[in-house]
Amino acid sequence: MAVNATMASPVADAQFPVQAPVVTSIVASLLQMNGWMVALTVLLGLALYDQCMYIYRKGSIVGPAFKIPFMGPFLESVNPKFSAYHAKWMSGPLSCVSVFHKFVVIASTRDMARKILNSPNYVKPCVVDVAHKLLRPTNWVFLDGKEHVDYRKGLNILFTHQALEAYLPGHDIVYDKYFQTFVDLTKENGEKPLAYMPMFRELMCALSCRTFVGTHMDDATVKKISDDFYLITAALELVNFPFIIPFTKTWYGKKAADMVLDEFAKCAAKSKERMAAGGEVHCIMDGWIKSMMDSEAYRQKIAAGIKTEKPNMLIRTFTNFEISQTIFTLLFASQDATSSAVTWLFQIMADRPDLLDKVREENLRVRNGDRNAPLTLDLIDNLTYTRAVVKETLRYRPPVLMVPYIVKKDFPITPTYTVPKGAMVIPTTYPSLHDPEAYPNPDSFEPDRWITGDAEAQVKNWLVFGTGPHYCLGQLYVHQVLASMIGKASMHLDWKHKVTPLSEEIKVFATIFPMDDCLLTFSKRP
Ligand code: HEM
Repeated sequence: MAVNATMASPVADAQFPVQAPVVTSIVASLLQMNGWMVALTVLLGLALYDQCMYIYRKGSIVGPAFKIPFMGPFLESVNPKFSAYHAKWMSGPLSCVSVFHKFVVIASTRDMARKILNSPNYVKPCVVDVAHKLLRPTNWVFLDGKEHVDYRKGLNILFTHQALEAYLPGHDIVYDKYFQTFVDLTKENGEKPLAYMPMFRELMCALSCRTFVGTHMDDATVKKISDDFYLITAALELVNFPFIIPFTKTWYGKKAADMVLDEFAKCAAKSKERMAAGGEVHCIMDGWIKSMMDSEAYRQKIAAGIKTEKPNMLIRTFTNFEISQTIFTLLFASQDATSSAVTWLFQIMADRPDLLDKVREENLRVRNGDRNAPLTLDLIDNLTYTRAVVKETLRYRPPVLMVPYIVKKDFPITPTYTVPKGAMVIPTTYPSLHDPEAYPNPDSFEPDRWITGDAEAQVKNWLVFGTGPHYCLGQLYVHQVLASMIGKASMHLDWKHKVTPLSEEIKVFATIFPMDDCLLTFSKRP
């Protein structure tokens, strides 16, 4: 009655029977409202619904008591701060936020992270929201279950230890070119330090393009992709505005992605021609297309009743655009993460000349005193100390802090909490890689922990490359590239780091970089 008394109008009372007084009064009030009042009421209703849903989904886990209506902490996610992430991880094993339409659960302990990554029945990768738009929804990385496993088998053979050897001569050429550029840049800048993070990004893009598409792409296109890739990275916020608005970061990112897809499709056409003519495999695209052609030849022979040896892997034939999409995922997955790792690696080596001396000594020894010896698989395999430096860099500054997944069906992650279907769930890597029980003095850079310590035995904590069915396809390649690059640099270059108060601070730009973008000078070693 009290509600009636305040809400109902005399007109309404006259028009509706007394048996439904509440409904009567609401409808009556709406009838009396003008357009603005109706809009405001609907908005308030939606805000209330949004707030109630947040509180309901949050349940027993840590998170703000209320969310900022609708957008939640969207502005924070546009400019993410490592310290804010860190505080969130420390707030509890499971914590949450809600941004726009998305409810996000962050899992910060090793065991929670592993549980998510190993629960393909409940979750599948979603990369970040905008990835569907950039990579296209039909992209293989969004496949799930058996379909994903089958697709991935066809790619695994391109990343075996042996397969990777074919790409090494191309790497030598890229290193030579960029090391010379680094020295020239320092000279042109009057021997004053320059921010090398952008240069390392360009180097890694060039290296990836050579590995993935070899000489099917010219240098100018590689440079264009490397420049424009920045726009793709800038679009990769954890949660985006639900649609692409012209002239925003996501819009520029999508345009850049379309350009890259177009270029890779042209490479696929060239690679198909070369492989059909019996050419040698020089890059991952060649290897994959050869595998398609071998599979097709086998099928045709079998259909014709001719006995023949079955290839290692039988795959279907993909269109140029499908090939382009897949090669783009490789670049997408590698570009930011490898650029991050290389930036920290060069910075740390400059800051720790004692460790760089050991890397130099080992590289010269393994090359039998000839610093110009070409890169081989054997040579890289024998770089025990250099490889420990690489592992420690990846542990100390893991490029990928978080791996977003989407919940396919209600996921009872603990006995007391179920992550609701449709939520984003994010396992983190940093806390387990800085867990003092697994890695004593976790904030100290100690490569020896991989040689004389027991870091190698802490397999459960080693989440740098994820785990489970979607673990990183490129991890072997990453170790090979980082060890060979720093080893070769140690043979031919001297470099100095201008340490600033921001050098050890972490900037989050899809992956992580030193906040001052790594100020270096390079010179040739005599
Ligand atoms: C330092 C460099 C890198 C780091 C730290 C890194 C890390 C990761 C992580 C954390 C994941 C998610 C794994 C999971 O969901 O369990 C991943 C997936 C992936 N990575 Fe990497 N990655 C690096 C470089 C590369 C490179 C160079 C390539 C390709 C050549 C690559 C290709 C992929 C692919 C294709 C996936 C998705 C695999 C799938 O869904 O089956 N990554 N990576």
